[in-house]
Amino acid sequence: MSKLDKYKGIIPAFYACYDAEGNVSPEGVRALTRYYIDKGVKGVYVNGSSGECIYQSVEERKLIIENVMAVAKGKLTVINHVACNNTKDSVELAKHSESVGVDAIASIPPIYFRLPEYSIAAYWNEISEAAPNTDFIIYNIPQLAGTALTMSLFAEMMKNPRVVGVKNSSMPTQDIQMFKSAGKAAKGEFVVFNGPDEQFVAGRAIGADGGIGGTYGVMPELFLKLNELIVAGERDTAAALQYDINEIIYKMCSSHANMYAVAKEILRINENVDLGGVRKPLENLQEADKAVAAEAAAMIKAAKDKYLA
Ligand SMILES: CC(=O)N[C@H](C=O)[C@@H](O)[C@H](O)[C@H](O)CO
Ligand SMILES: CC(=O)C(=O)O
Repeated sequence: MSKLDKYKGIIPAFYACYDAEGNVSPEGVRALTRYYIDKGVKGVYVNGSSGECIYQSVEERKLIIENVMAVAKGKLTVINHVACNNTKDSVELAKHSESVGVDAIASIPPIYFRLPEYSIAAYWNEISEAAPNTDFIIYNIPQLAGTALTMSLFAEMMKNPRVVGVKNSSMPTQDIQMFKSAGKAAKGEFVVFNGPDEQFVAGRAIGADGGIGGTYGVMPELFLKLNELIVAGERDTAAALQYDINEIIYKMCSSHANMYAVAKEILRINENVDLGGVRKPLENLQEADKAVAAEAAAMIKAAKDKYLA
């Protein structure tokens, strides 16, 4: 067994959990962690986009990962996204992550100012040095971060012994191949996570070891099944399931409300898990959006009946 096997599989991106007042809810965090353990996923990716990290304080993010770890330790692989857009706060979260025993930390590049690559590398390396015994995963999501992981920046990051993988959310699946090849050449073994949930089968086909995704949380069984079909070489069924999953995602994205608000409503309907709403400026559900969420929830149930029988 390789030391990177713990990253290979289905890793839902953890949703932000709020109470009725919109404060971070430790009870919600623990309930969501238990939900994922029960579903049998490989791990969780905490405090990322789906965790609404850019709208949260350093203290809130510490509270979240502490409560995840209290339940998940020894049961799930835990990756904590620690980027705060300034080195100081990110370093603080990296240190804290190591102190609570996460498997890996992850980071997007700094956003807003277009920084030179040497500044981005220095940012990531300083964060990583603050968690010297913890794996580091680069998060490439150029369409939101505004900066892409180029092959030259990637090559620079290969010098850091703690960098074990890339979560690739760019749209070209070819990027997965390039990071996989260059990562293997540099390190022997290297993990690449598929980002866009809508092209999970394509990402896996070209070399992703698994995926981290924002919609896995509302349908973990379907993504676990999808991964199984790929491993079993059942290409046609895998493609059919991917198409059905994508219809669910398009439905989730069709409401006036933010997709994560819809995701949380689906969890309330299908799983009796209550994580509150989303934090402003993200849009919460209006009455009409509840119908959209209910339709998506029903589509998930139907797909489970179809594929998991
Ligand atoms: C842009 C973005 O947020 N991408 C996420 C991470 O890669 C995905 O998991 C999406 O949430 C998902 O594919 C739905 O579009
Ligand atoms: C969606 C995702 O992967 C994230 O939370 O960053």
